Amino acid sequence: MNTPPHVFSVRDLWKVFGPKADRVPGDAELGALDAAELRARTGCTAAVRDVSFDVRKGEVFVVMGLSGSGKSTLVRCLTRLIEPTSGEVTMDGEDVLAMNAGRLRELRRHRASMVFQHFGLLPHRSVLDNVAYGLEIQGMGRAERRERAAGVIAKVGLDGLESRRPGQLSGGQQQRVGLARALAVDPEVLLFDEPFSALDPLIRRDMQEEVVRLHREEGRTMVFITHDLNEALKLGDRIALMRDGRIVQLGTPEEIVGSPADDYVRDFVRDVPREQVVTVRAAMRPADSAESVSGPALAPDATVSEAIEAVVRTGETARVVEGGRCLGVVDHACLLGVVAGVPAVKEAV
Ligand SMILES: Nc1ncnc2c1ncn2[C@@H]1O[C@H](COP(=O)(O)OP(=O)(O)OP(=O)(O)O)[C@@H](O)[C@H]1O
Repeated sequence: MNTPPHVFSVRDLWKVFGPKADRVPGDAELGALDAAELRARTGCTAAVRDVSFDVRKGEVFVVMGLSGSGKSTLVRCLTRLIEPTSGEVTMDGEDVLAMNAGRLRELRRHRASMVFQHFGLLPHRSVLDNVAYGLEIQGMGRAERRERAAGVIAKVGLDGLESRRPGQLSGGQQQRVGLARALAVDPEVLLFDEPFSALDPLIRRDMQEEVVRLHREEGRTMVFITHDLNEALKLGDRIALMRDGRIVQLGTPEEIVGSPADDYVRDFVRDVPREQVVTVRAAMRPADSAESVSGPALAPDATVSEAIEAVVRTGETARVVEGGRCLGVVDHACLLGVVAGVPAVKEAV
């Protein structure tokens, strides 16, 4: 499979806050200190430390970590809402750090829109005018921008509320307006900074489903910050897990949960039901000749949880089938192995 092209590429990125911040990235000794030692020695905070990654076209790239781990700083460096201390950031191959003010403005207005936790809505404007605001800044005429805004409002399920003010909306509705406003400019990338963390759990789930639906329909690249592991697992094609400014693991939800890179990540994901994340491709063992022709068929990206249901329902070993070919099988032992966190036995029996 070809890897899609990269929208953002980030290399050796540092953001250090504090006096004489730019001496920290080049200094191996200072760079190796932990956060408290660095602060004690230099008065500086290294919010992002030597981070490299790519965001692929069309993916939902989640940046996850506890409060203070550097998520917001990292994502703001992508469009230079925060100026990096050192490193490289490119968007579609173009050097973001070399952009002049005009080009940067264009990047933020047209190419990468941000959805914020506190919505950032204009209180005295109607929903329609809030959504049209980004288009107004771009210089689009009134009739055209209102028409475009109305279309996006319908897309996020706010029909009928066009003339309300933000104060007359619930938190979830306000966040839909924030989302619609970001979408209205038809950006290549949507950047979400913990957009749902102020919402109550049920509305939050609705909004997560909204994001999944929009992504499925439009395939737009999304970078999504969250400190919530379940949200990350639900939304992310890939997750970058941050700790103290570094990315400690970058991988699919399945890789993060199924093969944690270190004890920190293992501890982080300890309570995740593995069967809901690990796929049968990872859990299967080779089939013997009889097994490869009978039993329920599952796609390789079916979850172990789905496989358990199929095996229990039919009482048979399930086949993992792709393009008409049997790749392997999952039986009780493989499936229980995932649930118990014990490596599956791969040999055919
Ligand atoms: N302007 C600033 N000046 C000094 N330190 C800062 C500044 N902004 C952020 N920091 C520090 O950088 C570190 C990373 O902050 P950041 O806001 O990126 O973390 P975060 O993971 O997004 O946290 P949260 O989930 O709480 O928003 C923290 O230690 C924070 O205190």
